[in-house]
Amino acid sequence: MAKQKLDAQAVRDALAELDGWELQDGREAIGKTFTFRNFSEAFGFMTRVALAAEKLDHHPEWFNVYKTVDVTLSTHDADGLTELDFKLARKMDAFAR
Ligand SMILES: C[C@H](O)[C@H](O)[C@H]1CNC2=NC(N)=NC(=O)C2=N1
Repeated sequence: MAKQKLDAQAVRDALAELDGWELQDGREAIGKTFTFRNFSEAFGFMTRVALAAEKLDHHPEWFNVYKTVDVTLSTHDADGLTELDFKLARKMDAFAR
């Protein structure tokens, strides 16, 4: 049931396990800004995430300027947050280490 919308308590529990991710204003989505040493590291991160996102068939909304990557995760098909968003968030945190 990866694409089942999580209720508010489940979202709070999942968020508590993560570092630096926050609920977005006015939208059921989580976001985080990743900052790297330079563009090459930022883009390397995005490349790894892109391959993982394809495998999961779950894709980030993101915005890159030089060495920062602003990420928003939400499940459009469920109009909210699902396990897939938290799975991708954990992968992103692992790739950014
Ligand atoms: C057809 C395809 O499986 C869907 O459109 C997938 C693709 N990637 C997706 N990514 C995200 N973030 N949410 C979705 O609902 C979603 N749906």
